[in-house]
Amino acid sequence: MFRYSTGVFFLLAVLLAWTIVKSKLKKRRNKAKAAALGCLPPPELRSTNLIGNSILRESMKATKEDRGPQYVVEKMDSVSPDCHTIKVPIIDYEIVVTRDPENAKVLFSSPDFDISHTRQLSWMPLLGKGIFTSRGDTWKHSRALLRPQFAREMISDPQLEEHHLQNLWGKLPADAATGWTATADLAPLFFKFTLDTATEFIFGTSTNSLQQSDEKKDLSSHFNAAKVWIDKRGALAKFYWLMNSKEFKEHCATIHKFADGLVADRLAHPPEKLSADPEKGGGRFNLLNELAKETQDPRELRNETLHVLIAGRDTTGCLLGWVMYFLARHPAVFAKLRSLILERFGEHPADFRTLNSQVPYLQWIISETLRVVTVIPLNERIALRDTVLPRGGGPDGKARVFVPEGTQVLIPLYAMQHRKDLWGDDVEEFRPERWESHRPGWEFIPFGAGARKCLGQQFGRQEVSYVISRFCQKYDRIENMEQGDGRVRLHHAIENRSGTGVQVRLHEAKAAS
Ligand code: HEM
Repeated sequence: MFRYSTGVFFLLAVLLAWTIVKSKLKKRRNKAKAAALGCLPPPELRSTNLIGNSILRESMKATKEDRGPQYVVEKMDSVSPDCHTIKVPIIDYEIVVTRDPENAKVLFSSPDFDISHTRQLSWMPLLGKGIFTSRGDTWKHSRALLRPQFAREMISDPQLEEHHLQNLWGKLPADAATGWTATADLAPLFFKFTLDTATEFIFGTSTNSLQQSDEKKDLSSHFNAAKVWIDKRGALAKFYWLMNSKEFKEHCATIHKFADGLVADRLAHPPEKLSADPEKGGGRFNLLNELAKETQDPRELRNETLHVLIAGRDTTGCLLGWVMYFLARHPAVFAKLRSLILERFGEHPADFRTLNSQVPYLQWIISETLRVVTVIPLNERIALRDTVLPRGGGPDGKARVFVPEGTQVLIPLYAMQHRKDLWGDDVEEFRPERWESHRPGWEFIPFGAGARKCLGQQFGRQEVSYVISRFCQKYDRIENMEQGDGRVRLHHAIENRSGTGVQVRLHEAKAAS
């Protein structure tokens, strides 16, 4: 017994010594390579505790308190408001955080960077292999499969939007005498709305969650819960595997069952044999039909459709909620937008495809919303090989920064979009008019950039524009009904949603006031 435990102790001691030596050698090698490449290190944000995880813990606490993106700004500003790139050692690894558009350009354009394993492995149990979780040739295959579908005009379907919008409005009855709805939280309604439109667009069959009364059986509740787990896995980075509960697996299984059923049905009824009658869904575009013409692999069909569902549903629902959140707090902006919509279209639904170009003010509002709250507040990449970032090193931050292979680089979009030097002194203000003259470059990439740029950008913007224009036609006033301190709470669930929801009451335009 004594000999066995001594042996184990000896082995552990050797392992520890080897790890320390290896890490020291790696550091020395990296230092030499950095110097040879003319790089200087960026400022370092060190943990204050022995394990070296205090920054990670602080950031998780801030996320829990709905102020994760603001925490990143505070931390970088604490080094210096002019410091835009930092190194953060965490336990036994280091990450780089940069809010510098010049660095973002390289991170999203250079073949030296791609998405990290952390992202791949955090998402894998829910999504499997597909466009969002793959790199290299596997990703290229997914992108080639999906991309042509987004180039089609027919994916924008006003009839589909209108149908589900009527269901949403059915949840907001107005008082016949006053024309006011009761106070309602629009956020969950928008998430259901986008689930219903997205499932119809993707699978040809809608979940119709706006018409269901049992919240627990609702697919959206499984999505929401699964994403909370994924978010926690992502935050733990290389320790993602610690978050793998039975509950998480059950949510994933329910979602898979939903998609598998639709895929099996589609494979049993190939697209050519479907009815051409749009009433039966046969003549309408749906993604699954199109993909099933390219592949009959049920797993691939399930994965790619779920990837698009995840990528498009919550982001668009979230953006819709935030636009209404700001319109309710800025009555003059709402009044201006409403008059422009009525002037252009009267009470008729706008043409989906031209709405964006016909009412630029609506686009400014959407861009300003994306800037102020950043639907996706944080993006990331990993160095596939030893490489450099163009800026952030040295005392003035102008030197190149050496990024060793395997280093994860975080790009906090919120922090980049809240830099006074890039956006002006009124950076914290919601002011759509700034977009009249602001021509965005790499400091504004809410849909990502480079090879992996969002496939649904146009689609998402169109859907949001259409719904907001229809709200402007139906209602002449939106009142903010939120109680409390009025702080913008950025609730992180991969995307940023309002932590207090979107509490409003609406006044129907046709009613007497
Ligand atoms: C308003 C809403 C949206 C926002 C803010 C948004 C944002 C983003 C961002 C930031 C990325 C890049 C991720 C990265 O760099 O790693 C991305 C990728 C993607 N988005 Fe969106 N998105 C939105 C709507 C949509 C919609 C409506 C769809 C589809 C219906 C969609 C489909 C995708 C897909 C498939 C990718 C993966 C591209 C790839 O990795 O090659 N997105 N989106």
